[in-house]
Amino acid sequence: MITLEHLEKRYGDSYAVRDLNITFPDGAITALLGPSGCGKTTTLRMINRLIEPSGGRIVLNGKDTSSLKPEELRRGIGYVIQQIGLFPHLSVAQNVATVPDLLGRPKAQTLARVDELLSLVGLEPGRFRDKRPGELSGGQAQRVGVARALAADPPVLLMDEPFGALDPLARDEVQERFLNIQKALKKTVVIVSHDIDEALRMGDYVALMQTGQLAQFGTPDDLVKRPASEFVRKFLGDDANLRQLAGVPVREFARAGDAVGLPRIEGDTNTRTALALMLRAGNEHAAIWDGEKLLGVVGFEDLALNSHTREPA
Ligand SMILES: Nc1ncnc2c1ncn2[C@@H]1O[C@H](COP(=O)(O)OP(=O)(O)OP(=O)(O)O)[C@@H](O)[C@H]1O
Repeated sequence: MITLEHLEKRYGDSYAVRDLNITFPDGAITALLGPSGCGKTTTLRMINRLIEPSGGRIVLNGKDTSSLKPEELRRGIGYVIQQIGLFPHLSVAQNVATVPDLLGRPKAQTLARVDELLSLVGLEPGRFRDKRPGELSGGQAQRVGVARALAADPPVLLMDEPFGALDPLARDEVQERFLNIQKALKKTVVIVSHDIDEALRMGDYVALMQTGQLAQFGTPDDLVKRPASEFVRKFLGDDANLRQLAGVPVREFARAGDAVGLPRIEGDTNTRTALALMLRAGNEHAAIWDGEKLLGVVGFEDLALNSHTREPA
């Protein structure tokens, strides 16, 4: 668990972060969301002490982080940034192995771990292990960045707009893959984003910041359905409900019903897209299928009225 207590960062007379109190729960993804300049990156970088706070403290698993050596602290914290900074002259495998090598882990163990991680992020080891970063697409490079951050198996992962540079298709894919990885690994993840869709989709929790302070902390459902202030409501926008649907596969809304004659939608389709397909088909109901298996039906009324709560991790 990471707890920020009255955290503060001043630059001259102005505050980048001011009296910030947030608890990031263990084993869950918390999205740190907010408009440009509200202090997200500063906050993230205070957690791994790339920036030293001017006031308040950060407690990680019961320890005040200022009492730890920065190198010692960072050993337990993976860090993924947008410009992933892969070493261009090293192979993909050598890039992923950077931290385990620095920690003096046995070579054979590290090689096996590298292959395991490349598979995990969806890069076939035999094909990608020996490539140079310059030979990778943006999405592939970003996945190597995630593999590298996971290489030393840190319990905490800090991610600063990790998928920001990717085109929407590649971003969707990498996000999905990361969510799948997280289901198995259950890291404590803090992901900085200014992208509302990304935060609602990726976050078990969302911490929305406003000028260096916390505007609201809660599940995506809390923020969308129970905004704590006008700022939160405005920031998420009038289409917040729709945005949230984009993060949920339509199978989760399937219920028993008569599917005869209804347009067919695959269960993995995100619910916002499913809604668009129903509109296009001119039908307020659809049949939800998993390949050849009928999962049930869904109607406009299920999407508009039922509050959908994604179980926090
Ligand atoms: N080294 C610095 N010196 C002076 N002011 C700074 C410094 N770093 C950040 N700031 C200011 O602190 C505030 C918060 O910056 P920060 O980078 O944390 O915001 P952010 O929410 O991550 O923004 P963005 O989404 O645009 O990256 C901004 O007003 C910024 O100008």
